[in-house]
Parts: sequence; C-alpha cells; structure tokens
Amino acid sequence: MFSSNGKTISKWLAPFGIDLELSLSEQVRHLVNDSRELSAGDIFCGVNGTANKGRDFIAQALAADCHLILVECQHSAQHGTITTKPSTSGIEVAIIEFYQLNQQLFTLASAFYFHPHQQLMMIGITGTNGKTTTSQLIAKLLSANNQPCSVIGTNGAGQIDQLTAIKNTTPGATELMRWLQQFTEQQQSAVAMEVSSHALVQARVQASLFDVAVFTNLSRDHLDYHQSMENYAEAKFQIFSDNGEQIAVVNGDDQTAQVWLTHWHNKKNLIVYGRSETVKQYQQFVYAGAISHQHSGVTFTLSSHLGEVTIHSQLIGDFNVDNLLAAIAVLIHAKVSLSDIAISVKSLTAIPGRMEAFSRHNAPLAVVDYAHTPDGLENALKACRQHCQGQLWVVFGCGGDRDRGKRPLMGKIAEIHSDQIIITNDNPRTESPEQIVKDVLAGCQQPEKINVMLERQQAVLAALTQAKPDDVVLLAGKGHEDYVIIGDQQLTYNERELVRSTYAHGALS
Ligand SMILES: CC(=O)N[C@H]1[C@@H](OP(=O)(O)OP(=O)(O)OC[C@H]2O[C@@H](n3ccc(=O)[nH]c3=O)[C@H](O)[C@@H]2O)O[C@H](CO)[C@@H](O)[C@@H]1O[C@H](C)C(=O)N[C@@H](C)C(=O)N[C@H](CCC(=O)O)C(=O)O
Ligand SMILES: Nc1ncnc2c1ncn2[C@@H]1O[C@H](COP(=O)(O)OP(=O)(O)OP(=O)(O)O)[C@@H](O)[C@H]1O
Repeated sequence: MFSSNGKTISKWLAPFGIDLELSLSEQVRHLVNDSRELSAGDIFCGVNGTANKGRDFIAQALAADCHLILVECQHSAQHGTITTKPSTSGIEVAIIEFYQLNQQLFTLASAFYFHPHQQLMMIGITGTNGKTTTSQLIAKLLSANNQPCSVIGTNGAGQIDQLTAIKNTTPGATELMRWLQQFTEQQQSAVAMEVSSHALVQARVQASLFDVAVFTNLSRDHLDYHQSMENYAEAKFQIFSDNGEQIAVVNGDDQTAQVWLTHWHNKKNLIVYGRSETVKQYQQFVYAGAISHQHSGVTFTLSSHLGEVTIHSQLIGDFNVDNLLAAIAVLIHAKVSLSDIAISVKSLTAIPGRMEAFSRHNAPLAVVDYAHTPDGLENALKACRQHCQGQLWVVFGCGGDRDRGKRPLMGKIAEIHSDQIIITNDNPRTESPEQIVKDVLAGCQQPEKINVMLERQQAVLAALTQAKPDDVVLLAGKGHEDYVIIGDQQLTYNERELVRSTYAHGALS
C-alpha cells in the first residue's frame, strides 16, 4: 500500500494490531474522518463523536468509492475484525473494526503521513484571547527571519498571505497531519498553530506535538462546553508536555499562569513574558518596560535574559504588546537576534480584523476588531481609549445559540469603557435578535448613551457618520469574518470592506 507521496505504508496498521495485506500497487489518497469530505481513494476513519457514530456513515463512504473504512467499535474483542462490502463502482472495500479509534486517531494519522511534525518546529498557541494574533505575528516574524512559517487557526491554514478556510480553529488529527505534510512539501520550517481548548479535550492534538507551547491568558469563554473555569483551565493546561523537551512560553501577568508557575519551580524549558517587573525573576524572560502609545503605534524597551533593545510597532493597544512579547519569546527560542527582532517588528502591519485601524481625513479613526468576549471587548476598548482624543464609540452585539451569560457582562463593559454605544446584530443564529439585545441591556444602566440598531451595516455607517474626527469608533465582534448568520442563513457581510470602501469613496455627512 502506498500513500499519495509514494512512500510505502504497508505496515501502517500493524502497530495497532491489525494485520491487513493490501496490494502494493494500490494508491490511497488521504485519511478523512468526515464522510462529507471523502473523495475516491480516501480512507474513511469513522470515529464516534458526541452526536454521531462513525458506522452511521459507512454507506456514504462506499458511495464515495473510498479505499478502506476504519470504524470505531464498542468492544476491544471486535478490534481488527474485517468484513467487506462493495463500493458504488463494485470494488470490495474492507471495513475494519477499530477499538478506541477516536483516541488513536492522532497516532494513526501521524504514522500515515510519516510524522510530518518531526520536520517542523511546531508552535502551539493556546489561551482565551490572542491566539490568532500571536500565531500570525510568530509566522510573519519567523518568515521575515528566513524561517518560513505557516499558520493553522481561526483565519485558515497555509502561508499567511494565502490562507485556506478550515472548519475548526484546530483541525482534527487527520486534517491536521495532512496540512503538516503539505507544509513539509512546501519547505516550511515552522508552523504556528492555534490550539483550542476543545481540541485539547477531544485529543485532536497531543502535547507532545509541540516543540513550543504558548499560553496567552485565560478569561471567561466557552463555559457552555467546559461548564466551569476550572475545567477550562485544565483543558488549556493539557498543551504542556512533561517530556522535558518542549519549551513553555507563558504570560507571567496572567493569574492562571501564575498558579502554574508556582508548580514549575524547577522547570528549565520556560520563558516567562509580561509587562510586570516580576517576570524578570525567571531565568529566561521577555519584559516590556517604558511603554508609550502614539497614533502610529507603540514603543517599548524590551528586556530579556539576552539583553535589551527598543521596539517600535505599528500595532495598537497593550494586549498587542503582550502578543508581541509572546512572539518575541518564540523568536528568541528560534535563535533570532534581538536586533533582527527589532527590525522585523517595526515593519509588521495589523492582522486583518484584529485591531485593524482605518483612517480618513476629517473622519473618526475606525478600528475593526474580532473582540467577542467580555475580556476581549474590555481590552479592545481600553486599547482604543489610549489612542482617543474625543469620544469613544462602540458598535457590537452578541452571538445567538452560544454562552448567554456573557451578554450582560459585555453590556456593562461597553457602558463603563465607552461614551457612545450602538448595540447591533452579531450572529444571532436561531435566537431572536431582540432577545439577545435585551440580555445585553440587562447589564446596562445608562440608556442615554445607548442606541439599538439591529441591521449591522446601518449601525456601522451611523457610528462613522455621527462620530467626530477626533473620536474613535470600535467595531467589535466581526473582525475578519465575511458573513452574518441570521436564522439558518449565512449572509455576506464584510465589515473591513465596508469601512475601507466607505472611507475610500463614500460620503460621510
Ligand atoms: C462539539 C465539538 O467540538 N465537535 C467537534 C467534534 O465533533 P463531534 O464529536 O460532535 O462529531 P459528531 O457530529 O458526533 O460526528 C462523529 C464523527 O462523524 C463524522 N461525521 C459527522 C456527520 C456526517 O455527516 N459525516 C461524518 O462523517 C464527524 O466528522 C465526526 O468525525 O469533532 C469534530 C472533528 O474533529 C469537530 O469538527 C467538531 O467541531 C464542531 C464542528 C464545532 O463546532 N466545534 C467547536 C465547538 C470547536 O471545536 N471550536 C474550537 C474553537 C473555539 C474557539 O473559538 O476558541 C475549534 O477548535 O474549532
Ligand atoms: N493578548 C490578548 N489579550 C486580551 N485580548 C486580546 C489579546 N489579543 C487580542 N485580544 C482581543 O481579543 C480578540 C480576539 O483576538 P484573537 O483573534 O487574536 O484571539 P483568539 O484567541 O484567536 O480568539 P478566537 O479563537 O476567538 O479567534 C481581538 O480581537 C482583541 O480584541
């Protein structure tokens, strides 16, 4: 049996106790765990999930002319049992019962694709906020320093200027290994990938995958899935491996990280970053001091265990200083000199939809940002305030069919940190938009500064028109997304384009 790149994988299933001889001339394509994505020649891995069982999709896999079917079985005694069924084109396809297929999928996919991660510096970034930004900063900075680095995350997978959309922030093991194999073929030397708490709990990835594990911060999110903050923190902690080789890069200013650090007295492979002097106590540290904010960005003194350098960046807001520090720690680990780091940071531009600022003569500064959690909104507003001479406006909403508890918290935060508020649609999905707004308003006490305008484009244009040139308008929640989900419909909506075209051509009166 041969994989798509021609190397033999005839012994692929032997370590899993499955003795299957397939003809060496047969060509197989990819491992796929979703029947909706199968093509002829693929191997279908029918795992059991939270809602479905893999064997429910055997018929689809046969209809897709797949090469082989692995299907998760209930009992270990069934493991390795092989039956056959004809595919649509009449070929007998082997169906192999596989015990704990879901748990084994990572190892199975790694072996199938010849452990591509071993040829790459694997950088995993986890935390409630900052994963996308930090991963893209790392990729841009490493690539600028002759270490081509791809990304995998919310914005897609691939090289930073040609991302392909993917279903999950952190793909399942089969899709992940396929991407990694592609990156090795493209002569990439590193991958900066976002690691969601869901992926860690569901074993889509293993800690041992990562040469570098970055933790940004922890705040309230995804409680519908994790139930408690303790479970959520434990999920994030799973990114750290105790094999002694992985380097942990953690935010020393974050309370959850501080608890972990107290247990890590003797941990050698550790870089602690932050904006508090306390991070300097660690053997390896990255610290930002003397931070100053200008219209053109931020300037700070970077101190580290290797020395000091002045950093200027066009990015705005203190949390971007944190994201830069995390990225700089990774670059230091990758042996990039401090002076080269300073040069490459200077030419970095904002990541699309992440505190991306748009300006026009005689119009307010508009900042498009993906903030959609209470903490994210608060940080984005605080960052905008640092750059605001007049009034601070915010246009935001909350998603439907998701964590309802955060809605009044976001209302309250908007009220505390801004002068003018327009509450609008985010992705209401199947919930009533009016009810979502009511939930947001439950956290508010100053109706005089709040307007409700459900149609999002109208809300954005109203804010840009009514705000004064020295005001700042934060458009929070959509970021890079190019749609709004209302009911079951995904409608085209691109906030970055809306602002760009309004500022390029539109009349603001
Ligand atoms: C709740 C959850 O996390 N579900 C994830 C989980 O699916 P599941 O176990 O529920 O799958 P299932 O529906 O029971 O189906 C079982 C198996 O049958 C397959 N299937 C299913 C239907 C079908 O027609 N054919 C088929 O083959 C599925 O691909 C799956 O392998 O495993 C799948 C494969 O890895 C994931 O794609 C899926 O993510 C769903 C789509 C999702 O929306 N997850 C969100 C909550 C998530 O993971 N988000 C994080 C980012 C969070 C953040 O914003 O930070 C992420 O990493 O994306
Ligand atoms: N280090 C940070 N700390 C706090 N907030 C941040 C940080 N970095 C970015 N943010 C804010 O959080 C929002 C989400 O940022 P980003 O997309 O980088 O995080 P994320 O962890 O990838 O989130 P998601 O998985 O939801 O995309 C940003 O739009 C910004 O407002």
